Amino acid sequence: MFETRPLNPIRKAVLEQGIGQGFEELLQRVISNAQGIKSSIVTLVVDGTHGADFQALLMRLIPYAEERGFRFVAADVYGYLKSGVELREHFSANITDNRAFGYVSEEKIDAYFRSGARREWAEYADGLTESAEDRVRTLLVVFGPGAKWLCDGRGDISLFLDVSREYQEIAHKQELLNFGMSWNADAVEKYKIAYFVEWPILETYRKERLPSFDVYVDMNNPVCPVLLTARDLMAVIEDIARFPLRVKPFLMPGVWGGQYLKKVAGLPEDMINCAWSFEPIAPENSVLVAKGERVVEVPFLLVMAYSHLDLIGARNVRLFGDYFPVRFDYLDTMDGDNLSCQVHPKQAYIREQFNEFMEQQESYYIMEKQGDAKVYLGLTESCSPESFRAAADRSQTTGEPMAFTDYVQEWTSEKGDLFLIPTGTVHCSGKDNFVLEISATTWWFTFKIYDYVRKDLDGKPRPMNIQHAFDNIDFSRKGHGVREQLIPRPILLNQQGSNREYVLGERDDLLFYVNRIHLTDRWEDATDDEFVLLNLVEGECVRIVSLADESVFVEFSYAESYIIPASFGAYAIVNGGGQPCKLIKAGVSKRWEISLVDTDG
Ligand SMILES: O=P(O)(O)OC[C@H]1O[C@](O)(CO)[C@@H](O)[C@@H]1O
Repeated sequence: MFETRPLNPIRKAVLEQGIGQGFEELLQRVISNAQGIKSSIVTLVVDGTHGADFQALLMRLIPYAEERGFRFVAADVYGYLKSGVELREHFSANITDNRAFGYVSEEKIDAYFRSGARREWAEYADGLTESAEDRVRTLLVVFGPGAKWLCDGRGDISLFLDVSREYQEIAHKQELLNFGMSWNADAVEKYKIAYFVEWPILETYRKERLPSFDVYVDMNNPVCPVLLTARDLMAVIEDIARFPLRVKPFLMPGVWGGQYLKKVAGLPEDMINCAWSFEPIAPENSVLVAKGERVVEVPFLLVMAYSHLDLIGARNVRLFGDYFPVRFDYLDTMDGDNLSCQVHPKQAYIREQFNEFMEQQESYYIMEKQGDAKVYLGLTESCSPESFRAAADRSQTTGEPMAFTDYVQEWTSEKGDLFLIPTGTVHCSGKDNFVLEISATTWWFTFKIYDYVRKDLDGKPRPMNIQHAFDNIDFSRKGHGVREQLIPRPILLNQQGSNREYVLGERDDLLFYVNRIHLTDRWEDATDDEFVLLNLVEGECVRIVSLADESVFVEFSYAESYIIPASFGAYAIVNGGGQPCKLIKAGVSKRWEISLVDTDG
């Protein structure tokens, strides 16, 4: 069965304090720590990710602390931030006027705060100390994102309240504004500000500071927090990064979304459709880690931050640092609609224009299709830059449909086909495909050329970016060459008995390779210090077993994906179903030698 909440067990790590659960346990830990501190004022720092429910904790902490003899004083970081207007002004070069794209900020958390914020805070805290009454002990709580920075090392006890990006994005679609902002135009703008400003700054802050906190609190269920010490969290991360790992799929509806994945994953009938599942898009997913009944949700970014060497191996760390470079995601258009006709940017362009790390290379593997499904890839022989541009502009200004297949080639898709999409290649999946996208991890930079003059699910047109698109289209990807270069035929690579491994796609301009294993019984393989992504694209279930220790294994079903860490070593894939099955295997191509770390592209 396709698990929407797959659990990754802690296998070897011995936790000093274990995983706690519920407010009672959290409050108990905090207050008994506070009672052990021998000063008239105990400072509790409650830092965390924007969107975490700080109030849910405070409203329980206040009576709990007061009943135990503390006078409670709270101060929030919001009183020390720049105003919403000042923040918009400060980050204007990152936010830009473009509806979808900004420029990734490299600033630090202090950019959000007024100059002098730390001094003001210190004066306030000193004032409290001077006026503290001898007999009544005070619990001074400073809360909100950046609280630890604001206190500048003056806290006695520190908590970090975390939520996943998925949690934040759901909240963004409702009431939650961007951190520090006083208003937002709409969900597209919130995503843009999160992507280009909030996440780079706050997630870097989290990565740099997290090990120094006392307690990590998973607030993804705001009525039942899960807690562990930062030291135990580090031990958990170190553990799970050494064994096969499945992220929690991030499922999302979209204007072209289909109905197939809903059935496979057992999603609610009344979900309008499911367009995407991130499997992983590393920065977007989290990992569920289990110890007995207790489950903690950890952002995949944190696993990469502290255990990238185990996870992706030395060569990939040299090339990509702690950035997980390859993504799997589903695009489901079965009984849905075409994706926008689009193109993705090249490395120099994405760095220069958007300060983004990695160019957006893609590929589509057709896992299922129905009827006369199509993939659109490359340009027609007769397509010229001028005629294509004029047609796109005309449709955009008049709101009239455009005959886009006059310019873009149409291919009938078949189950098992792979379409390679280097940057600059015009493309999109048509309706009635279930696509496993195997791509570079960048995912936001889709320059739409034509979107069928339709409206998004919120009733607004989606952002079009015709100029960016035409700055990136490679007009040599046209005519007959497209089949030869971008729709390769499988090549046999290895054979073990009746089992085979084929290369489906590999090119010098793609950082990933895509292979397919045809499995009748058992296939032995080794990571050679390179991570591997696996997805069971046909068949019932498989088991991945460590050859060093056969008691270490995972089992997974049709359409599920697993990451095999570079440090996992030799392993076997064993067919657990009655019929032969097929797996997509992907990773970083041995041909890719361009380091994206500390270069200008
Ligand atoms: O812009 P559209 O039509 O939603 O297209 C889907 C896009 O979603 C992604 O798969 C991931 O966001 C892109 O790679 C893809 O191009």
